[in-house]
Amino acid sequence: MSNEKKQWDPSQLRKYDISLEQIPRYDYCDPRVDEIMDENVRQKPVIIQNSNVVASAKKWNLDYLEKYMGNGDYTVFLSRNHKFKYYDDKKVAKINNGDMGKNVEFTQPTKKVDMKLPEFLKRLYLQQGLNNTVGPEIVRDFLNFDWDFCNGKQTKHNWGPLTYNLLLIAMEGNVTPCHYDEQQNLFAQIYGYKRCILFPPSQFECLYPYPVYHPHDRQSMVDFDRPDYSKFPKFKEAKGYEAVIGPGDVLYIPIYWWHHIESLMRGGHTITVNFWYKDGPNSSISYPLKDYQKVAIMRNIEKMLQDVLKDPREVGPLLRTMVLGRFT
Ligand SMILES: O=C(O)C(=O)C[C@H](CCCc1ccccc1)C(=O)O
Ligand SMILES: [Zn+2]
Repeated sequence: MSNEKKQWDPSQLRKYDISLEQIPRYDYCDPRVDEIMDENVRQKPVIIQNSNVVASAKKWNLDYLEKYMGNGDYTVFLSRNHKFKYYDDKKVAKINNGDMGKNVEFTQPTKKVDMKLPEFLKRLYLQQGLNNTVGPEIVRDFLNFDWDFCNGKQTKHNWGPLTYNLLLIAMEGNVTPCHYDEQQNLFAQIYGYKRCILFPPSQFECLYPYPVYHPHDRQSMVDFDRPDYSKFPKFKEAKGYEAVIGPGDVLYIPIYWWHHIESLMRGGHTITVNFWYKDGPNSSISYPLKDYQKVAIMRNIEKMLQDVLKDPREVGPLLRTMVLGRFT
């Protein structure tokens, strides 16, 4: 790292009050990559270096994409600030047609619009599934990704099917706030630098996810820029992992791991393609259960209670009645 020209400067990272340690980096052919990814052993994040996963996209930059992305419409998110908090449209609809009672409302933090790429110059974040709306050159580059490598990981770690490749084009400084996904993720950085902060599923109680019925399901309620320690006292105990990834790096984000992603300030646009895989069939339940399986169990309990109680304000009190003083 010493002789390489530093591609970024710590002043480009946002300042958070969180204890963080570095995510390890290994060459793609280093056996430690699979040891770390192995779900029976550790299933921890790791940065896979010098693979050819997206080598065919090395030439991608905004001009190239603008030239070859065709003039299709792309899904772009607009935000009033640097944060792009994801929300589930279907859950917004349920609230708006009163499924959660009439006292629950939701204001969308970002606006989702379809627009042509050339309009994409303001405070925007393009997040588009790679499909046939893109031009033939982009399709060719996509087909030339190193699929053997990805399929190899899918097989070796018995993941389920590939569900999605999201093309992410972010403006400098954009932040995707901390959330988890229910998919395995090979996060391939193509252009520019992104800082990633990850937490294991065991830190559920430090990160205070929204209720499952909420449009921000799976997102942390803690605002990392201004944490409210009176509402979220355990956030002080959160211990994370971080890394800055650049072109050619592939970050493995294990299923259910929390992640906060930011495009470096004053670093220009960033381009990423992710590879989301469903989790594999649980060959057999083995004890003790993994932390992420406990998160899945909590999600199912919340869903059942929500379905049967209807009013989300009754879920908390019923759980408190059931637990407080009884399961000490
Ligand atoms: O690849 C991942 O999982 C990320 O979180 C990458 C993230 C954008 C993802 C937006 C999003 C979040 C939740 C649901 C659907 C879409 C970024 O790179 O800014
Ligand atoms: Zn995610």
